Amino acid sequence: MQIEFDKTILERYYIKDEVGTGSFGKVYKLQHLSKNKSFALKVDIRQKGSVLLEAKILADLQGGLGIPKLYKYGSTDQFSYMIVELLGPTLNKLLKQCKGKFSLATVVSIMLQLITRIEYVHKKGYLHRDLKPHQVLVGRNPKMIYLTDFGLARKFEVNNYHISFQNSCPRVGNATFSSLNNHSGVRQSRRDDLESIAYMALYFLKGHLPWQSIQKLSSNTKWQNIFQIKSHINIEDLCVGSPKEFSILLKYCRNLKFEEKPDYNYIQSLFLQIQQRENLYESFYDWIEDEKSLRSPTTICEFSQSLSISNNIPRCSTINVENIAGVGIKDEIKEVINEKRRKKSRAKTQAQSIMKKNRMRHTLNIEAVEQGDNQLSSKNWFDESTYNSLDVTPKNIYPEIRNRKAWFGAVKVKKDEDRCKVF
Ligand SMILES: Nc1ncnc2c1ncn2[C@@H]1O[C@H](COP(=O)(O)OP(=O)(O)OP(=O)(O)O)[C@@H](O)[C@H]1O
Repeated sequence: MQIEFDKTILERYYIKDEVGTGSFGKVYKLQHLSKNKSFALKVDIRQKGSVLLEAKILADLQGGLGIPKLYKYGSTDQFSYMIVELLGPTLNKLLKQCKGKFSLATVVSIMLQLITRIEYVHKKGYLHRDLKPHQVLVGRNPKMIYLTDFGLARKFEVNNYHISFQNSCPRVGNATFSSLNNHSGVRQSRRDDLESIAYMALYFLKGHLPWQSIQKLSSNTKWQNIFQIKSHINIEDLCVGSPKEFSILLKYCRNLKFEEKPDYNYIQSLFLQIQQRENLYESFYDWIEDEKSLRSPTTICEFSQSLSISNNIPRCSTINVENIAGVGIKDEIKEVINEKRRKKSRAKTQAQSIMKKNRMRHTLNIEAVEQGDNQLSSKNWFDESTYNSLDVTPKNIYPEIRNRKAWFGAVKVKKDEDRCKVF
């Protein structure tokens, strides 16, 4: 594909690199001539390509968190284009970088953001209709998840009226992450975006979906074969090896009615439950954390200093961890780091998820906070007198919260008559 770029677009910019390829064009990195600023230029080889419609939808969605900024769009004699915020790699690329799977902590962190993104898009009256890992990119901040490619997005609500139910519709989007309804020709609604997200969660965790081995067939056969497997596989079998919330989510999405508004808070709470139960980091991304723990301190000495375990490891300044073959020290150190992190974050995660929960109008249930503490099992409220009467105080359970003041500070406890509320 040869594109002659018009001066009206490139007046003040020059094209640096190609950053992606789509069905009808390419995405380039665009550099401003004088300012030190980069953008992404998405070009559609058709003069009135879908990129124009996409730009209009993106214009409607501007201002949302994790929605790329739109700078300019238009068409020339040859092609149509839009200039948007330059983002980082897609989750698909990051998945490959992370050896084909994400940790549970990462999947949960991604999902919590992704659900917020799709809730925003739905609030604006749009369905995405083509969700897949290629459409989810990280930003310059690699912890920020962006939703992109609104080329197939459509309104589901016009003048406050929901679009009508229809079947025998053409299939839209991609087969792998498509909902069962889309496979069988039922018009898409909000539930279908969420079903795609549920498949994405499973894909990120397992690295593979059972119907992904049949990619090489022609488009029509591929859709049909994927549908065969997707519709026949038992949800429990599909989700085997993942926390029960994954199957709960998929069942929930498949049971939503055509016009029904999904309960986004409920879906978020499923992932928060996993985070809390498994003591996961609240915001953990394999592509950042793994990289850091393996890359930054390169010598044993640096590792030992950073971990205060210098007594166990001979002092030296030149041995590269990579070079100590067969000792397994890198793994050992990595495990120590992870253990240290796990301990450190446990109290914080607990406190933060309580605050989050409360934002969702839940109250603090002491059993949730002090799991395993028999003395508290009969109490529903955590108050100051409870704290004082404890032999086993939160500080014993969570040594990181060193004293009573810090505990109350961490969970922001406030008196409410004879009880305390956490908020
Ligand atoms: N804003 C951006 N910044 C950086 N890279 C981007 C950006 N937008 C898209 N890309 C890259 O370009 C690729 C193609 O973009 P996009 O998915 O929007 O095109 P498309 O033509 O709609 O693709 P398809 O039809 O295959 O879904 C993406 O997978 C991504 O790698």
